[in-house]
Amino acid sequence: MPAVSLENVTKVYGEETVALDDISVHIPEGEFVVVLGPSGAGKSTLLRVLNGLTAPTEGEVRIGKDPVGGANSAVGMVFQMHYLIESMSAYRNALTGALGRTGYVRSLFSAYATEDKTAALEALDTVGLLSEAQQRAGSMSGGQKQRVGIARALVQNPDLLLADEPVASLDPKAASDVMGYMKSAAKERELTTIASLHQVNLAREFGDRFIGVRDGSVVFDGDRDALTMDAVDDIYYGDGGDEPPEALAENFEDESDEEEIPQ
Ligand SMILES: Nc1ncnc2c1ncn2[C@@H]1O[C@H](COP(=O)(O)OP(=O)(O)OP(=O)(O)O)[C@@H](O)[C@H]1O
Repeated sequence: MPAVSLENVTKVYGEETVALDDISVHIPEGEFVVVLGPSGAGKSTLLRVLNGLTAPTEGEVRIGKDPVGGANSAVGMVFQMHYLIESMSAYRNALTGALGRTGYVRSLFSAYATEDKTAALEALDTVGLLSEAQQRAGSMSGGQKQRVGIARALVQNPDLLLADEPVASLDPKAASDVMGYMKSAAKERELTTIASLHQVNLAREFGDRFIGVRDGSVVFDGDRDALTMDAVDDIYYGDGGDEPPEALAENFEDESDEEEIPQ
């Protein structure tokens, strides 16, 4: 049984914005999948139907054998914006991942179970921040904050980890570090992971499998070897779409050269 399956999933916003158009995808347990595609392709919507925040207009989404319906604690989320509580330590932020088990009131009294505290420290260790556990989140770098966000999602003990452009606001070095930690966390825990990314180089480095989405449809589904430059161009620009700048550059003539420049 696949860890994640989407069967003929369509999502239409309002009257006519087809964000997902009859998508069927099956993802086995433990796979690290990267979703690629141009802006507006439907990547976020795909992640949102998986975490239950958006209901598909048609089709079925399952995590394991359970249909997704409503927000789902079996799904851990890492966002572009980390949404940490800046005044709290990395440890306390990671612990909030256990809120679903502890309940809000008990959390106010810091009445977390020892296993949740252990899970928070283990998750911080997984993302290389155990020695910074006591540091206030607000004083951490963007990359460290994102790693705390990953730790918080791990503490949830999810069946599926979703990351919506998790490194979009980081510099290349921090982005690569964060992706590295996310990948090793996923492998260590055999956690099925789906991340949307805009950086093709990072996607190639860390993904096991790549799903290319354009205009709400899956236009590519393959491994690293299949993700050639031509395949990337097709995902972003389409067969019949505008030519990418690199392709245009080969034969590009600037016709304005021939015009007389007014004195
Ligand atoms: N809540 C919404 N209401 C109406 N239309 C929406 C909503 N969310 C997304 N859309 C539309 O659905 C389509 C897919 O959007 P989505 O955000 O899933 O794309 P994306 O690939 O994640 O884009 P980006 O890379 O820019 O984040 C777009 O046309 C978008 O305008």
